[in-house]
Amino acid sequence: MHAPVRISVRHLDFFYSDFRGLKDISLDFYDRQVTALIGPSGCGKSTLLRTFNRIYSLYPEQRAQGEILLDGQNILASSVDVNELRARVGMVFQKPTPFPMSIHDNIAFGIRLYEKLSKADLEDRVEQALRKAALWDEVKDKLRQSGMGLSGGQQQRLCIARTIAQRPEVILLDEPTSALDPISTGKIEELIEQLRAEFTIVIVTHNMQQAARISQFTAFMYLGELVEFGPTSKMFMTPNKKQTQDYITGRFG
Ligand SMILES: Nc1ncnc2c1ncn2[C@@H]1O[C@H](COP(=O)(O)OP(=O)(O)OP(=O)(O)O)[C@@H](O)[C@H]1O
Repeated sequence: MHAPVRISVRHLDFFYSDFRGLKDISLDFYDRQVTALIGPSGCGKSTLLRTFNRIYSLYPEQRAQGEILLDGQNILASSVDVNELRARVGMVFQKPTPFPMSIHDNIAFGIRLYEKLSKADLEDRVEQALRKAALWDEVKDKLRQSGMGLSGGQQQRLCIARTIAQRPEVILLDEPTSALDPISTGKIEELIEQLRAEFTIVIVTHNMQQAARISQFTAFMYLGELVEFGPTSKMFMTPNKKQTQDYITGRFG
């Protein structure tokens, strides 16, 4: 039995001017599950991820066509408020991107944009977000220091805390550990496993072991197309397509 569907992608095409970066993608993402997007460089993983919060719409030559239903609502519709959408669908990038402000304000900034909380509630929300991102114990005594002074791994957990603080439904992670050492990577992987209790997670990764360790579902893409999608254990043990098998075993191109 699958969890309920949170995001349903239907016949999605994506264009960079005339170049078709995604070709007729249809795929479901399940509630409170981690789905890994894998495939060789340039296959469209990041392009697909970037459609879920419409971040591409910052670039006028980029456009998506088809449907992406989030809880049944088509988020590609022009009536959708993209700021609201980006609060519901948070994103963490490959390189940690803390704001040049204190650890505390990195979290509080986004909350203040959307909500008017009392000081006590705001402080509580900041603490909860840092706890959920497994960072609180390391920073609780230096909340007023700059977020830029943290290690790379801590900065990435700060960015995850910043995302969580907005109370999104979905968290998008674009190669979140590729700039980190193995210990920081392990911490982020543990954290992703914990966050799954509360959030639907989509992660782009080049690391096959990582996909196998942390995801429940895997989508394998190639040249802008979805080749195969299924439970991660099945995709890694007995994939249906030879292309998937070759990629997973490192024999691909
Ligand atoms: N800004 C852009 N303008 C034009 N083409 C782009 C742009 N960004 C990506 N593309 C093209 O779209 C295709 C998919 O790129 P995308 O970044 O989604 O791949 P990816 O699978 O995430 O790759 P990687 O693993 O290397 O990050 C590629 O052919 C890429 O060259």
